[in-house]
Amino acid sequence: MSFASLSLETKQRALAELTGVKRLFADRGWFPGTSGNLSVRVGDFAPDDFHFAITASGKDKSLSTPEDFLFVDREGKPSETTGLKPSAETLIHCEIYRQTGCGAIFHVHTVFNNLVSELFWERKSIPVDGVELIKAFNIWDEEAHIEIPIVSNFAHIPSIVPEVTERLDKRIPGIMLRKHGIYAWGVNAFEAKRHLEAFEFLFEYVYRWELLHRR
Ligand SMILES: CSC[C@@H](O)[C@@H](O)C(=O)COP(=O)(O)O
Ligand SMILES: [Zn+2]
Repeated sequence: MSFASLSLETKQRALAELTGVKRLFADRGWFPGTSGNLSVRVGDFAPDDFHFAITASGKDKSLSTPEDFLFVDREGKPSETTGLKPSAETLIHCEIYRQTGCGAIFHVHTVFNNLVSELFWERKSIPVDGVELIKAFNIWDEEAHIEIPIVSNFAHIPSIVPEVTERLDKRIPGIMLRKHGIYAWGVNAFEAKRHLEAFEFLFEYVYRWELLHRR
């Protein structure tokens, strides 16, 4: 599937979805200090050939400009000539698409996701027990127990990728970078948003639960 063979409508739909999600998350304060990045895949998925729209690096994500997004290929290289730089964390998106075949990936830094990533760093995963919102991940077991994987946060992004490969759990649509933030994904933007919102609810719940019960 070449990028040129994708219809203009397909590309514009992806950009419109990203624009809407970016505005909504910005209004929630989910992009402090230019942090965070968002992507939506375009066209069919093949593990060795796909393209996605992603936020340009270092932008103020509370603003809307014609230079907010660009398209990249499965290696994170721009799909067409552009002066824009893709997110510094594009390789993590590439790996998640490759591993899961998902349709959208959203990454945010919040105080609660940073706190729980450090609280449970030695365990290498964040445990959540029997909270109703686990169902947002399509896990319907009574009193379900889940563990959200945490991986190292290296300044050199390619060094993070092998840990993502190793720790990604197909049942859990998210992975945490230590003292950095959560990556959440879904089959499309609607599902990725639902998953991200559920993760953030659960992180706040876990943090407050620990605060009440730890001595
Ligand atoms: C400015 S702090 C955040 C960055 O270091 C990074 O973690 C991030 O999420 C945003 O990077 P970006 O290159 O804009 O996608
Ligand atoms: Zn980040």
